[in-house]
Parts: sequence; structure tokens; C-alpha cells
Amino acid sequence: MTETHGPEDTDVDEALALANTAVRTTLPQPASPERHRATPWSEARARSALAGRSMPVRTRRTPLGDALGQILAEPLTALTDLPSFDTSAMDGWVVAGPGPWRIQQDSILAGRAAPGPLTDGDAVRIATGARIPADATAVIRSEHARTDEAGRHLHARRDVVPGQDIRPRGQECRSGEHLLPTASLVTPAVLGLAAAAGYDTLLTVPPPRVEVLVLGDELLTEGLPHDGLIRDALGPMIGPWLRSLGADVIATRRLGDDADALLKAVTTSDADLVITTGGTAAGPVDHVHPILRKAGAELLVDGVAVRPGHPMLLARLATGRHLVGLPGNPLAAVSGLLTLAAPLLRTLSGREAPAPTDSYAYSVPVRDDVHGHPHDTRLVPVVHREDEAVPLHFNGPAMLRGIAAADGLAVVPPGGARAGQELEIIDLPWTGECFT
Ligand SMILES: Nc1nc2c(c(=O)[nH]1)N[C@H]1C(S)=C(S)[C@@H](COP(=O)(O)OP(=O)(O)OC[C@H]3O[C@@H](n4cnc5c(N)ncnc54)[C@H](O)[C@@H]3O)O[C@H]1N2
Ligand code: MOO
Repeated sequence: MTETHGPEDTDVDEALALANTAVRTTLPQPASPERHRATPWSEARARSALAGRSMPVRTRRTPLGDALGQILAEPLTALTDLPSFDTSAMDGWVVAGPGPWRIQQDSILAGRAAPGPLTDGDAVRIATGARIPADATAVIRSEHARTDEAGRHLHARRDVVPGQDIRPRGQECRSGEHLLPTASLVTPAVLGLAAAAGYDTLLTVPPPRVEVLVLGDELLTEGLPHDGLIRDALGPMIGPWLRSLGADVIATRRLGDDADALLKAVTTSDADLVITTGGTAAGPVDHVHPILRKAGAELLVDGVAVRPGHPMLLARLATGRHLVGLPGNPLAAVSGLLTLAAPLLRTLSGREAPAPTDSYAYSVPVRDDVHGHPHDTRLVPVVHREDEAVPLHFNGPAMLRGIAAADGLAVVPPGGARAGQELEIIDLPWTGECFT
């Protein structure tokens, strides 16, 4: 684990982490047009969430078995009373009037047709979940009753309160009652409630369809790096990460640095959201900006005041669909994913936009001092230890070693943070989960 590194490693690591921004941030620089364009980090997330609201929400009838993780497109309203009949809460005896009671030989089981009414002074064996006969007074649990030696009469071992251990029809809800609001996440519990309340299908917002385009001629899909070629770290990572954010990833395609192929892929994609990786900067083969211009796209966010990941962008394509351009440096791509793609996916999938103080973020004191960028927000991988967030090393833009050991990202304000300072934490979506 990275916590075992000594203090000198921290310095080396931080130096490496900041190496590609150091010149820009420590020397006086002429005001660059890029700096003026960079959107503050919180505003970038808000704009991205808002962009998802601009699309008409698609809805569909989804069988219960397929609805997990989707969002309700209408309120969940009870289609029946729950329970739908007076029911026994315990295994025992259902009795009418005061005891002792004459034992009737039949029993009432769950799932059977309505039993006949009970006569005053009678007791009948009853199972949990079985219908209560008309004119019954109470249910007595088996352990609270005894029969006489002949097995003809039933005696209560303790006082019997009228209505005891009977769940009256409609105790949980009446038919037509509002159970959950629109935009609720369909969890396993919601599936159970929907089934109990009479649903076979749910009107849901299906997960947004996302296509990932991985750019770069230098990328290998297998084996060891050689001759200046490196392994593609984003192809295997971005799709699964998007899925854990609720997306339906329809394809991950590798396009090299071919501008024509990129233009064609972007303009013909029928995905709700196209994600590109790499090519966002102004290098000779950075084609994202030029092809967006050619495609008549509108840039909603063009650079964000966050490190790593500041060249990230969000565009609305001529079709009204969206494109998020993630920078090629792998941790910068993660930063773009969480800053621009996550809020957009949230609203595209029918959820509420996160509040300015984010509902999926919270604050925790940071264990150590954390370097900050002079003007920009920094996202730093952390791991929770007791009640603190421990900042991890190897958090440079091109590194994944820190984030792979992390369970969250701390939001470090411009200027940095002191040990003990509370920092907003963005949880990683799989924290506490396994992938089986
Ligand atoms: N003159 C400037 N150069 C750069 C600036 C700048 O402001 N001025 N910003 C730097 C920053 S910060 C970043 S981040 C990158 C963003 O670059 P691009 O989005 O254009 O990405 P590429 O140039 O294609 O790649 C950058 C880097 O990442 C590696 N990469 C790309 N894709 C992958 C992948 N799928 N798996 C693993 N590694 C990948 C690529 O080989 C490069 O090393 O621009 C800086 N430059
Ligand atoms: O600093 Mo860049 O934004 O490497 O990520």
C-alpha cells in the first residue's frame, strides 16, 4: 500500500504529480485564453447535470426482472390494499369471543380460499399469512395457548387482546396510495415492494446508451509496451466505470488518431452520449476540437479548472445528443468521467440533478496536508481509515496506481488543504461492493 512510503516518497511523488503543471502554475504566465475559458469545477458539474435535462426523457415498460438500477418514470402507486385481506401474523389459533374455546378440527392455511365465518366460542388452527375468518376476535400464538387433555378445548396462557396478531387489510397501504415518487431508483427492495403491490412491469427510464471512442495511434490492446507504444488503459476502464454509473455501454471502439473516422463515428452514433478519450489538447493529432467544429457541435464546457483533467470538455452535437471529451492521461480521464459524465448520466437516466452540495458527496477530515493548485480544484485519490481520508500517492495525471487503491476522491480547494481540514469526498461507485 502506498501509505507505507516514507516522507521523501511523498515529495517525489507530488513533484511528479505536479510536474506537467508546475511551469504553468509557479511562473508568472501571460493570461492565456484557455485559462479564461476554463469553467470552475462545481459549475462544470452543474452545467453537465443541466445538459441532461435538455433531452426528452425516454420511458419504457420494463418487466420487473429487468428493472433493477433503472429510475421510475412515474410514481409507484399501490394496485391493491396491503395486506389485501385480514391476515394472521402468527402460527397458532384464531378464536372468536371469550375463551376457553371449542377446537374445530379443520385448519386455515395461507393461500387458501376464504374460510367460513367463526362462531363465538370456536378456535381453529391458523398459519401465518392465512386469511382471518369473519367474526374472529384474535389470533393466539401456539406457544401462548394450551389444549386440555382431551384435545377438545383451548385455553389462553395469557390475556387475549382483541385484534392481537391480526394484520388488518390495508395496514401497510390502501389501493391507489402513493408508495414512492417518480425518479426513485429501482433497488432490490423497490422490486419487492412493486411485486407485493401488484406490478408485473414498471414504467422506467432506461439507462442512457453510451458509446466510447478510444483515440490514439500509440495504443496496444495486449502484451507489453514496446517501441514507444503503450497499453490502452482507458478502453478496459471507461466502459465498466460508466456501467457502474448506470450507463448502458453499447460499444467501446478504438479509432487511432484518424480524424475522418472520428468525425464519422461522432456524427453517426445513435448513442445518447459519446465519450472520447484523448485528443482533447492542441497537439498535432488532437482531433476532438476540430471535428466538433466540423460537426457543428456546441461546446457547453470547454476546459475545467480542475487538476488533473483540465482539457475535458462537454459538447452538444447537432442531433441534440451529447459528447464528453476525456483527456488522454488516465487519471485526467477519471477526473473528466466524474466531473462531466457522472452528473450528465444522472440526469439523462431520469434522476434529480445533484444538489450544489452534492448528495453523493460528503466531507471527511483529511489525515495529511494536501498540496493544492494555486487556482484550480484538485481531485486526489484517498482511502478511508477510521474517520479520516488518507491521501494516496501516485496521483499524477498519467498514473492509476493511487486511484486503483482508493475508495474515493477528495476535492481539494485551490491553495490546498491542511491536515484535519474537512474535504468533500466523491465516493467511487463500487465502494463496498463486489463484482460477482
Ligand atoms: N501544450 C500543452 N500541452 C498539453 C496541455 C496543455 O495545456 N498545453 N495539457 C496537458 C494535459 S493537462 C493533458 S491531460 C493532456 C491531454 O491530452 P489529450 O486529451 O489530447 O490526450 P493525448 O494527447 O491523446 O494523450 C495524453 C497522454 O495520455 C496517454 N493516453 C492517451 N490515451 C490513452 C489510453 N487509452 N491509455 C493510456 N494512456 C493514454 C497518451 O499516450 C499521452 O501520454 O495534454 C497535455 N498536453
Ligand atoms: O493535468 Mo492534465 O489535466 O494531465 O490531467
